[in-house]
Amino acid sequence: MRFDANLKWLFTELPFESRFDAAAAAGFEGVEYPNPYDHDPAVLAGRLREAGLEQVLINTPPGADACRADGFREGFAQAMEYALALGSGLVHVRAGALPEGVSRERAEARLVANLAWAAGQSRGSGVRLVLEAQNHRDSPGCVLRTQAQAAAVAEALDADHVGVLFDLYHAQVDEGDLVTKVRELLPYTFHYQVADPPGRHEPGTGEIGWRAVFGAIRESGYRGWIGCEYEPQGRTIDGLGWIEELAG
Ligand SMILES: O=C(O)C(=O)[C@H](O)CO
Ligand SMILES: [Mg+2]
Repeated sequence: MRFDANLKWLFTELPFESRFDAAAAAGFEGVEYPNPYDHDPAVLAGRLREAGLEQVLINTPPGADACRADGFREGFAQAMEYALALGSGLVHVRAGALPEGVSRERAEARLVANLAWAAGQSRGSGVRLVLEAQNHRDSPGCVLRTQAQAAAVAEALDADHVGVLFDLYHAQVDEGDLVTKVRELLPYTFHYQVADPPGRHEPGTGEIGWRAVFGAIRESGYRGWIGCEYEPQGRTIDGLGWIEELAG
């Protein structure tokens, strides 16, 4: 299994631009971070190249949520520019939270319409789009609430480059039954993220049965990346033993 380092969450002992070398030195071959937009893409591409890292995932910019009527298209265009400049194979298209005064049905319809447009814009680019359901506690009002809903939206778009970012932390907080969901969602899953509830720290620090979950992922034949999106309990490097212990 291939784990990548989320540089928003890992190696925060260091300034952002130094986290690339730290991730590579710790043995990671890929990185993800949600928000590259405060940085020059050429500088980030240089950091990736020098550290020998692959850019795995970025998000659409904050505020450019797919459930909103305004701002989505400009934000998505910027995300595509960065994805192509960084060689990011995945863009997480943020669904966003239900806007005030807008019904759930209306927000879901906008989400699908915006995604259909984004799927058309990115078709043939080599960049794949992913949708992430987030739990009610960390992301109140998130329009995508369950893994099944995210998969149903991806399926309705009928575009083979749109799939699901299955965040096992969010899924455990609101849903559980992870092994079954790993098996059921396999055709839609383009990316995983890991953290252990309730603390959102390293796998093995909380309530998830990681040996069973990683076993199911391995047996499924999944070949993509698994993003480490957790808050280390101590120094990042001191907390990486779980990879060998639980997933090795
Ligand atoms: O909150 C999460 O789990 C995410 O993956 C978001 O994309 C973070 O930006
Ligand atoms: Mg996540």
